[in-house]
Amino acid sequence: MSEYVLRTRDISKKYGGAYAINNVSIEIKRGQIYGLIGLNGAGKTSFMRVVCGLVSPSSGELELFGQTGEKELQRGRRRIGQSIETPAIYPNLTAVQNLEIQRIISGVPDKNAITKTLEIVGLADTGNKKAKNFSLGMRQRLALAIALIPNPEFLILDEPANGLDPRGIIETRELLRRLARERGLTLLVSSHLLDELAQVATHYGIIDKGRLIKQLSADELALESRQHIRIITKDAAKAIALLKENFGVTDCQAVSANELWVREQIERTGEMNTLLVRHGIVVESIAVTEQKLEEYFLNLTGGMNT
Ligand SMILES: Nc1ncnc2c1ncn2[C@@H]1O[C@H](COP(=O)(O)OP(=O)(O)OP(=O)(O)O)[C@@H](O)[C@H]1O
Repeated sequence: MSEYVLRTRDISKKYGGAYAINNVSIEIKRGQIYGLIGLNGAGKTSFMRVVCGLVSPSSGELELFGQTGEKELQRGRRRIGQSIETPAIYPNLTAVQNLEIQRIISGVPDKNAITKTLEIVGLADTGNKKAKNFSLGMRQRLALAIALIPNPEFLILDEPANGLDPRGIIETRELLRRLARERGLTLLVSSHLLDELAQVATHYGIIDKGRLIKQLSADELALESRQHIRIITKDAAKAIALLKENFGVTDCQAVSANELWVREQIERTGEMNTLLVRHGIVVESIAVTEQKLEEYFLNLTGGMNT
């Protein structure tokens, strides 16, 4: 059994002349919760649609559960649950009735699957309430329950927290964690907010204008966004040279012409200030700060969310 649930190599999808995704290579191992992060229009949905076989890629290779080839991919896709396409929720039916339809469509013999699934998504007590009277959060959870009925091994969720209030977002996070823990599911979850997936994702892929610009684990992300000294000065390049020479720092980087970050020796801020000033460098500000995840993401993608 392959340890990889999904592997893509240089997958591209073009619409007309424009790339929706451009040479994306992603690897997701069994049991991971993989957060695919990108601004609106970055290509997240297009990537997920290709993986689920809802559209064909323009080029590149796809492997599911260690298998390639059309027939094998089709078989692999039966092991995937997804919420990319708006699922058919029948508004005049209850949660149980909606799931019963899905159970029959998916050919699941076990009738208990319905109660078990409603329990896991927290909709077990909705009784005779019809889906049309559900809140947005409840509808999202019903959509998730529909995706879970065939008992998939790999769950692909497109912006599952979209439109939810903060409580709904936290509940979704807990639910995803539970699915990974209790059902051993592998998850691919997209969001345009890194903060939203923080604490739940074990791995991240950051996508920008169709390209995967960074892939890293939660531990690596924590390391990259850890505490650092942020120095604002008109001469970042000269300041870096001085700090390297006098303090022996190596993890020191100009994030713009006027700003640099030092990720070591954060207790020596005062000494660094003295050194720079002594060499005629105007230090407008020097402080220890922690980079917010959202800020880290925007720095990478170089843009504000729209
Ligand atoms: N069917 C299509 N025809 C033409 N262009 C498309 C189609 N689907 C997506 N695109 C384009 O591909 C690019 C990526 O879109 P995609 O929906 O994959 O991004 P996204 O990251 O999921 O964003 P959002 O969160 O806004 O859905 C966009 O420029 C979009 O306009």
